Amino acid sequence: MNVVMQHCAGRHPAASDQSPLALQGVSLAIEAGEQVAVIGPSGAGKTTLLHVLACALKPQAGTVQLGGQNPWQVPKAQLKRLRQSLFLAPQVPPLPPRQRVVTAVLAGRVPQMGLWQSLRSLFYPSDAALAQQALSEFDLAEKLFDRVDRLSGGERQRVGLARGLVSGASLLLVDEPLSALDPVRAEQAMQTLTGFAQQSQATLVCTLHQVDMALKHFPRVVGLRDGRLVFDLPAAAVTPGVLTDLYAQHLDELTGPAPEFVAPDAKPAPVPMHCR
Ligand SMILES: Nc1ncnc2c1ncn2[C@@H]1O[C@H](COP(=O)(O)OP(=O)(O)OP(=O)(O)O)[C@@H](O)[C@H]1O
Repeated sequence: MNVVMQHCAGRHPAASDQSPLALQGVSLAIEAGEQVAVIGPSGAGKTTLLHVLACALKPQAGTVQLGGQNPWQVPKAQLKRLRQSLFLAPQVPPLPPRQRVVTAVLAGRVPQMGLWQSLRSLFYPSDAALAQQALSEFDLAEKLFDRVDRLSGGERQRVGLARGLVSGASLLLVDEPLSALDPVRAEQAMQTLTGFAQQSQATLVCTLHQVDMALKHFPRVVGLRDGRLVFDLPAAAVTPGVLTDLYAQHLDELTGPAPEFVAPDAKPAPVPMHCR
């Protein structure tokens, strides 16, 4: 699915109407099947950008087109169909505590199911083999029937990513997928996500704090700061000077360790979610 944003402005999904805009005049065109990393300092607007692309947040100004359709101008039924072809993996996946991993992974397919089938799948997971296959890509196959509240933060994050592999989506939007992963798991997760997107010809947009991973795994890198697009370059053209400009006043983020993972029990403010 291709993506066109034109002069988009928007607030963070949890922000009040009086808050400053988190995105300001962002224009971006992404071809179907492209893989793009979005980098930038904390608060740059990366998450807000993904929510606009996920049709979870209506832009305050400007337009967004997904697969040639403006999600905010089509009839509700068409918007629902459009959302069925999107997958948003938040940094902290919304996993109900007592749920089994198998059910949590297969929830990635729920938007494609009818009401009865999706309710039934909560109690009788219908395709455990598919979930196991997706989990095995993240070294988690043995956790298939564990409860999600007995997993570590990094394991929960990988369960959230495994959902994307069963989603059948043609636009994968992934928010800081490596924030709770050790370097080996992070490398594995990046290879799996980019390999899967390529194989399924899905478009992949991924926000990252790990600049080295963005440059290594993505052919195209977009830099955001203070809600504005600072650059949109092939990875090979992202020089140390370009990065220093992007992270001006935030150089610790470029040189220091990745920001700390926010534990799910820290209970961030609820954000309305319209997709997985
Ligand atoms: N929960 C919130 N309530 C109100 N405003 C918020 C909230 N979270 C973020 N914002 C505002 O939205 C702006 C953009 O935040 P966003 O999360 O999109 O940036 P980000 O680049 O993803 O940051 P990070 O890398 O720290 O996750 C922030 O600068 C902040 O002003």
